[in-house]
Amino acid sequence: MIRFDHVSKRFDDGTVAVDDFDLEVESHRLVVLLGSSGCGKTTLLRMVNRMVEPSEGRLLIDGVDVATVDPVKLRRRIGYVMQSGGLLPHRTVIDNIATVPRLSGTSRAATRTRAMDLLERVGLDSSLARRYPTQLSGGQRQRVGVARALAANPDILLMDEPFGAVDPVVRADLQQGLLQIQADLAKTIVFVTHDVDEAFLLGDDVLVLRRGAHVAQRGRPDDILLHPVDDFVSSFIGGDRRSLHVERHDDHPTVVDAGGRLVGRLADQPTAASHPIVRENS
Ligand SMILES: Nc1ncnc2c1ncn2[C@@H]1O[C@H](COP(=O)(O)OP(=O)(O)OP(=O)(O)O)[C@@H](O)[C@H]1O
Repeated sequence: MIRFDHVSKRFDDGTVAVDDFDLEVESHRLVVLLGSSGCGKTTLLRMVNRMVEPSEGRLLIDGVDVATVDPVKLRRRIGYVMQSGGLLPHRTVIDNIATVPRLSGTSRAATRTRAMDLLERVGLDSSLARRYPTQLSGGQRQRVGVARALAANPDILLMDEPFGAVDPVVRADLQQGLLQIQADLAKTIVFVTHDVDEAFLLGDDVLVLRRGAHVAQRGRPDDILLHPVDDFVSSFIGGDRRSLHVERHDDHPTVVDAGGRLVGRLADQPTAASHPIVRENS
């Protein structure tokens, strides 16, 4: 479990990126932080692996304050996927995936086998293993980024707009890939995006954030879509414009917009069932 215990972050220049943010992310859940640029999403994510230290409050993983854990060791057991992929350009795909397990002392042979398995899991052909990042498409690079984040078999995955830089078709494919990975591996995932459709597709627990990482609304996609708490949320999710409503498709309740486009499937995502989610107003 990840616990943000009333964390705030004021940078040296006085910018308050995060103001008293409080959240528990239960293990094996996928939580989405949704908000527009500059609202503090990345800062929140980076506090989990100590790339940013909170000015106030604490961050706990399974009850342990991360401030007491060596940052290098901490980062080796938390997967992190960035929008840019963050791959090392001078290393092959296979070596990029293998970097963290090798640093952690896993044998070369075992690391290689695992890296090849991960390539397959993220939907890449093994023939790409010897390529360099510049020899891949943007979508392939992001898949390698996901494989690399999974390589040390972390319990936690932090994903910062990981699919933001690819075209919509590739993006949809990557999103489905992540849902499959989550169905198979059940990691604890904190996923950051400013894309409403992406948030509602992936998250069974979505936080809509205002500037300062204030929680405007937290809930399941259907709850937020159909019952936005205020004008800010309504306008941010574009609910008015899109005339969202629920229809049944393939026997699942599904959110559909005015043009008949499927926005997201509701409620029966596996990890949501046993955890009712409360709505919070800021
Ligand atoms: N190192 C820093 N020094 C000063 N201000 C910073 C620093 N890093 C971030 N900020 C500021 O903190 C606020 C939140 O930034 P953050 O990157 O967390 O937002 P975000 O929601 O992730 O935005 P984006 O989607 O554009 O990445 C912004 O006003 C940003 O300019």
